[in-house]
Amino acid sequence: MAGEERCTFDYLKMLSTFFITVALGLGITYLILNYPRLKQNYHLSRHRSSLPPSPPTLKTGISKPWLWFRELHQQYGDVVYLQLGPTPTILLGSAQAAWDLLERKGSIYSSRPRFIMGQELLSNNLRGLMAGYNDFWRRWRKLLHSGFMARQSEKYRWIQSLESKVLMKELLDKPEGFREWMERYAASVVVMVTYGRRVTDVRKDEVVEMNRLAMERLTLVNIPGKYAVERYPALKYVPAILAPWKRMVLEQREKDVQMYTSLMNDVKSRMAEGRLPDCFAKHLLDEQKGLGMTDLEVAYTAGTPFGAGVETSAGSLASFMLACVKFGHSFIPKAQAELDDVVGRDRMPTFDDLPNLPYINAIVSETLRWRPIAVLGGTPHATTADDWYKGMYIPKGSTIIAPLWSIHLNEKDFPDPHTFLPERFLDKERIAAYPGTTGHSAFGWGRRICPGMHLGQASVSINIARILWGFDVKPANDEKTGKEIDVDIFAFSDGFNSSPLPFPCEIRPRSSKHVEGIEREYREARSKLEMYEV
Ligand code: HEM
Repeated sequence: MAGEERCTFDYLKMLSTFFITVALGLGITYLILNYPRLKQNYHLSRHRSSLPPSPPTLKTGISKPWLWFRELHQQYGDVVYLQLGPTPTILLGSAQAAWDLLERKGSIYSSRPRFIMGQELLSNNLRGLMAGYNDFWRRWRKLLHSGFMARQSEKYRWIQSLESKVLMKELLDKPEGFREWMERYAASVVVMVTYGRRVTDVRKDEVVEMNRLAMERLTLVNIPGKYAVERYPALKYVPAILAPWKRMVLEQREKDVQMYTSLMNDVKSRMAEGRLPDCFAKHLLDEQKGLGMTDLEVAYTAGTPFGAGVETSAGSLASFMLACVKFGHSFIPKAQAELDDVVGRDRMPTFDDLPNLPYINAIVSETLRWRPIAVLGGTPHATTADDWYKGMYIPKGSTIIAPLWSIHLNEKDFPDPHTFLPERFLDKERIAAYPGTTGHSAFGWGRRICPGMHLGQASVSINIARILWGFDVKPANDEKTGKEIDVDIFAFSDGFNSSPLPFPCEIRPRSSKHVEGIEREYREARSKLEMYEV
């Protein structure tokens, strides 16, 4: 009997030890998983009442968050607080607030939120665009700066000019394909500038396809809220063998590594054969030693312009076409009068003409303002220290989003914001009152400002000037009714960048003289470009 009691006692003891161990294990796991959130909550609790205004309910998983953000700004003001997941998020809805914080206080507003899936696991921290404010980012940024800032990007104008002549011919021959031609133009400029080879067919080009797949891999894993590891960063250390999501992302990483390395190997062999023109990849190889960068860091850096520069440039040109269809009657005649006066009808405008074309430049600025492609203001910033703004507390570690949809459609700065009105950019007083020098914020702010802004601006400007010089762009006519087809100026894509959905449009050469000019300049351009068709 005594033996039986002893057995039961031992059994109960074992059971309770088991339950205590399990409870302790669960408690510790809970603490490890929730440590960042608990720490953040503790940190916030001291100043909770001073946080910026916040809506009572949150919308998650919506496809175009910028529409909701603008409503929030209209209701709560320029600075709005959202508790999205574990991280405090601050929305900045006016040019002044974005300038005051992202530009003036750049030393503490220039980091990035953690992207555990996209940056840490998929990219092994090699994508500068998602890198925090650290030494790797500084080296990467230095390379982009020296590769693309003002003077250096002027060296690429010959490429932009020749490719733009090809675009003009494509618009002449098959105007209904205008969207594809604009994508081809933007891709070819970026691939030429980066790897020294051109793109003749954007649907079939190998480099374009490889980069497109890399972008797809990134978008696939960079979905806010999809992976638990973003909420519980400690899960990052779970061995891949136990975590299918981690195995998947590491397999994808291998594909990226192979792709970026093979593109760089191709550059190196063309360099050895003396067939490589001056390009960003060459510049990277020249600077690599001095900056102490590895081969893989250089290969990933070379991939940057494609990811950041193609969709933004092509999308801006598509927005311009949409503006022409909807509002062209109010600005195209003035633009063409200026072009006829300054350039004449015998030749296309060149980069040298641009400083003498104030109305065209105003159209370019209004295009970038009216429908900003980087609709959320690019990749979010993050703060690296606590801050106060107009009596509001901005916690360290906040994600900062400055949605251009709110900023560029803010009625205080841009009355009647959905109307395309180039005249806004001829109003010197308005431009002087707007923070910065350009009168808009399309390229962002401070230390993270778009390093490709000169290249991007030049692409948009030269093509707008030439399209308006050579073509009349109008609403298309309905074949059955003969009536003009109206376009929806709000029909834009979802996603990180937002560009116009397909729309009909009529593109007709202005005269036979213009046709002759387009044909002639195209022939000259083709003969100069042929050697870059690898
Ligand atoms: C019309 C064309 C373009 C527009 C509208 C545009 C817009 C922007 C915006 C709004 C940002 C975010 C800035 C911020 O965080 O404050 C950005 C960042 C960036 N852009 Fe552009 N961009 C364009 C073309 C280009 C081109 C051609 C390149 C290629 C060199 C490029 C490379 C980048 C990079 C690398 C960043 C991230 C910078 C960083 O994280 O430090 N962009 N761009």
